[in-house]
Amino acid sequence: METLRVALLGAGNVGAQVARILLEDADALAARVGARLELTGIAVRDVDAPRTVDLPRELYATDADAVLAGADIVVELIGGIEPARTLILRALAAGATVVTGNKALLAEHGPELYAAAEDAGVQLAYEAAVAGAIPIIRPVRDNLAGDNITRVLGIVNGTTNYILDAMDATGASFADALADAQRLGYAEADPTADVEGLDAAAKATILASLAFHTSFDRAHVWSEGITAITAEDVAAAREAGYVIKLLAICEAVPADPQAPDGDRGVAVRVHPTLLPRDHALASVRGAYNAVYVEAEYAGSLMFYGAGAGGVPTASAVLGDIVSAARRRVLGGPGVTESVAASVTPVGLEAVVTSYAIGLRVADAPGVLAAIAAVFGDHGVSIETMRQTTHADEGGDEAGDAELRIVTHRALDAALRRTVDAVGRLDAVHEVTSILRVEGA
Ligand SMILES: NC(=O)c1ccc[n+]([C@@H]2O[C@H](COP(=O)([O-])OP(=O)(O)OC[C@H]3O[C@@H](n4cnc5c(N)ncnc54)[C@H](O)[C@@H]3O)[C@@H](O)[C@H]2O)c1
Ligand SMILES: N[C@@H](CCO)C(=O)O
Ligand code: NA
Repeated sequence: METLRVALLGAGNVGAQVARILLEDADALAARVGARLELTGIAVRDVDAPRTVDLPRELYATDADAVLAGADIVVELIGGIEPARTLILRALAAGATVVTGNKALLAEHGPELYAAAEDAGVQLAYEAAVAGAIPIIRPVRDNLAGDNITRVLGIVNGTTNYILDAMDATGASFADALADAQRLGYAEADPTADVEGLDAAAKATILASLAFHTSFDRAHVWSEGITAITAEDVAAAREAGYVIKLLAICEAVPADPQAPDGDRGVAVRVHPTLLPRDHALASVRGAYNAVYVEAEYAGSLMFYGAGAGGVPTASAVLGDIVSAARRRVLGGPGVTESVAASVTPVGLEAVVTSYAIGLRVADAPGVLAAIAAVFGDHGVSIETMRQTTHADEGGDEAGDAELRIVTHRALDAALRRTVDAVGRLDAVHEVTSILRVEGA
């Protein structure tokens, strides 16, 4: 039987599990591939560092270039931009198939890497980069290649879903739920990329590119994290029949909002979103991920499962390794990225959505009428308005009322102008929250 040489870069959470499974399941994998997968080396920063997975010490080496030399398949699991980018380019140029889970790198340098793979006539596979173990890259790129995707809605970050779910289930504050997520090992010591929406934005960039056959750039993606979400926002959403989720949304919209029947563009955004509690994505609890895809012929599809974790993510990496290995056995470079459509990236202002707005206002005659008039002047229609008064409590100014307004759908730009104008009214003391609503 032929042998294919597999080089691994990085032995962290995911890399160590990939190595373990390559060794433990070697016979079964060989039977599936039609060739043996020989793990030839693992590039690490420190050969003697303490490790949670016991692997043969002679596999470790600190010279990544030496590890990838002569490999048929190079698996990059060190993360970050450099040296990952340079090592992948080197591996591709040398004719190796590359498997990676590095969404940050693909969101920033995807086109350069895809072009390098195409030039070398080899495959670059990255199922683990979006929603961990959940098969989503290949379904969108291959299974749905004959359909027309119109919208993708995803919960693609486990840490933030865990935090928002805990806030919804227990009434916890953001800070307490984050501390809990860190204690349980979901959130990193530095949780910035997760809670600021940057990790989800990188995944949204990748999903939009595949779904719309266009080369999207991270700079095209509007992103907003969950750090400003309060226990009051969550409670008000719950009372109104919604749950707050951090969603990555990629959708076809008119390229010019003034010409609704003209050319189509695509808007890509990540922000906390109010979802009706009976929406399929509302039931995604804890650190789980799910991606909801709407396509012209397939209808609505949902992909659900573990979006993070060393062992589940290793499943996606191994799937890519086996598929790439089979292709090397059978010959041919495999699938390349399709950018045939080249639709126009459109900014958030052109998206049609609705807002849930929290206001702290003076509880006095004529205030509601004045606020409603501002909405009317901007052509934005109010769907519901709830008022709570809690004079003299919780440090609020005596006589203040809390208003929660949900609008009908309108252009994001018009909604933003409306909120700005409402915020300038004397009777409005504070805009306490602005959240978008989808899926109603
Ligand atoms: N952990 C997950 O749940 C998950 C899920 C999906 C995708 N990913 C992606 O997979 C990749 C790896 O994630 P992880 O969680 O295993 O990270 P990790 O931090 O646990 O592991 C990375 C390892 O690479 C090592 N490393 C860094 N630079 C190196 C270098 N120059 N040479 C050799 N080793 C080096 C680090 O010491 C560390 O052990 C990242 O791109 C991540 O975004 C992770
Ligand atoms: N930090 C990511 C890991 C998977 O990319 C998450 O919380 O989902
Ligand atoms: Na995946």
